[in-house]
Amino acid sequence: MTDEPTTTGAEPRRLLPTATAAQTWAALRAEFARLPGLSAAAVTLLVAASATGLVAPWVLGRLVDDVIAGSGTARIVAWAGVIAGAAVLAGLLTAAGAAIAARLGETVLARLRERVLDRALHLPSATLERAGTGDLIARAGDDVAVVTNVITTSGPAFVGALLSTVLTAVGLFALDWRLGLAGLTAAPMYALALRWYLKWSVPYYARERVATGERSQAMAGALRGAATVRAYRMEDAHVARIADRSATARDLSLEIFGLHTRFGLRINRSEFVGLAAVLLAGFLLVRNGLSTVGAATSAALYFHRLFNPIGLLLLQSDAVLQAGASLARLVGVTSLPGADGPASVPSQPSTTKGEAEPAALEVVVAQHRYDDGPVVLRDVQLRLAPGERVALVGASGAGKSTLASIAAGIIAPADGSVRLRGVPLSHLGEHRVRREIALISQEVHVFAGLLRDDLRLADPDATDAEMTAALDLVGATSWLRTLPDGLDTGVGEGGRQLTAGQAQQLALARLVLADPTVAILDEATAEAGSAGARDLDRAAVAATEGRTTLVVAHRLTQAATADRVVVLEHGRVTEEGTHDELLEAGGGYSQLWRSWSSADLVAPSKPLA
Ligand SMILES: Nc1ncnc2c1ncn2[C@@H]1O[C@H](COP(=O)(O)OP(=O)(O)OP(=O)(O)O)[C@@H](O)[C@H]1O
Repeated sequence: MTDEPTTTGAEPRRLLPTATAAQTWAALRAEFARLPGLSAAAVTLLVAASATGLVAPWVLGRLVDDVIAGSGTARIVAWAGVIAGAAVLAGLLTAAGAAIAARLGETVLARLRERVLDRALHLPSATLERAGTGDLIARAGDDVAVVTNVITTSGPAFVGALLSTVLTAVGLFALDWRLGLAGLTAAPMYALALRWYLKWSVPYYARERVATGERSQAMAGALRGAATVRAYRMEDAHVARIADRSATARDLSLEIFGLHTRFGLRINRSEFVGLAAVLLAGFLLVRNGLSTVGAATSAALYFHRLFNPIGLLLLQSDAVLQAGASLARLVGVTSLPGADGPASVPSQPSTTKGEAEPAALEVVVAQHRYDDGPVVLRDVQLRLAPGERVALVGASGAGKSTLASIAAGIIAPADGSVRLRGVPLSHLGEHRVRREIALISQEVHVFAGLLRDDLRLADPDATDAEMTAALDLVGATSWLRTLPDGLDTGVGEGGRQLTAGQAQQLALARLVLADPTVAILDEATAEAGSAGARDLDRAAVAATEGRTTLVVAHRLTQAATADRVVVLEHGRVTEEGTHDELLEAGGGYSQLWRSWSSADLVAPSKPLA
């Protein structure tokens, strides 16, 4: 092996935890303990199958001794009958054991998968926001696939091989400890062979995965853009690129094949040394009258019997190690705390000393930055009175969305706090916060399924009348009427595609059904046409009527209709007051308004910078 394996580079920072080996084992044990009958049956059958496999070599040894002692044919036939019976029994037990072990593995895996998904979907939004969804999707997808593959394909065989190896080694020592020790001389060679294999196989497999991924990507890219490829006569270049990627993947597969061959050679060498040692020890023991030819024969057969299980264990070791690593990442997710915080939720709003009425929502951010990035918010204090409508205005990148996410409890400020009627959000627990504060962010998602189900995400008990009323309130009745099956129409992927404006209305209708006390709107409806934008503004006002509302103003008309306007510049509050007060003050906001409203005569829904 001359070429050095490429390292895969620094791993991206993982914010979701990975369980330790001890935690992973504990989680696995707990899962198996929940299925005591199935676990006991699998272990019993697999142990019995391996033990029955020991009968034939032992009987063959006895048979050799009997032949030497000149026993009659009847005895030999009887031994042959025992061997045949043991072989049939071992076959039956192995088949039954493997079937039950597979069922056990599948059940444990299914439960683990459910727990990972359950935990992932209930993760506190702050954790999810910090970790990003990529890692979670990789765990719920790739890691589950790796573990599934091992559990369903090589898992039962691996466990069977492990048991066979242990029991055969015990049998070898039970036969004669000196013969057992002779067999052990192969152990260091096996260990060295394994170390050599793992050193090369892990980086090789990683490179192979990258290479096959690139090959698929090159092919998919060329096929997806087939029309463009043809239009620009780039067929040859694309075929050449695919051929190049294929050649890389093929060469790596061949090198891995060569790696296996060389590993096989090393295993064969270990087997040779071990078997030779057992035979030599047997010869010496028999010559000195310390053992019988039969016992030495059985020992040699036992050792020979180890070839297959040890080979299997060694060849599968990398897959099992990878599955172990994936399992640790899955168990890491399941050990995360749930979405609910401390149970003690103060029933009465607490008032800060000296204040007549507690703010419905109070956001104090001394400073906020994303990880090690620059400071994006500094010295921001935002108090929203009950039912008040506040608009956040500022240029792109000023920190409006960040402040909105902090106010909604989606991300925690690096240094600061958010209080709902005087109670810190951290004391309320995720469920309560989600019930009280709703955020409509810039990415409005229409879930694939019936319109009814999409609405019921906000309130599972909503009646048809309530859903229709909510859609009516946000001005969606006109398109609701055009749907062939009304609330039972399929929407989203695979169903009726909603326009950006309709998706926004759906999100607002969900907000009405969820009925939170605080609404935070960061919807960018600028892509809607001017009439559509005005409709959405009206819909947003109707949906948030009576609620304490923070609106990230993507158009200044949203600010003009708010009770108060807060202007953010480079993460700081530079102006604050009613629309009229700020116009009178003649600051940045009034300039912005003047230039915007004069341009607005031409394009009334022009988005803010
Ligand atoms: N998840 C994130 N990770 C790192 N930096 C971020 C993240 N989200 C926003 N930022 C940065 O924080 C700063 C403020 O962004 P933010 O989205 O809050 O501004 P904004 O005023 O809402 O802008 P826009 O109107 O364009 O959405 C920007 O410099 C942005 O690059």
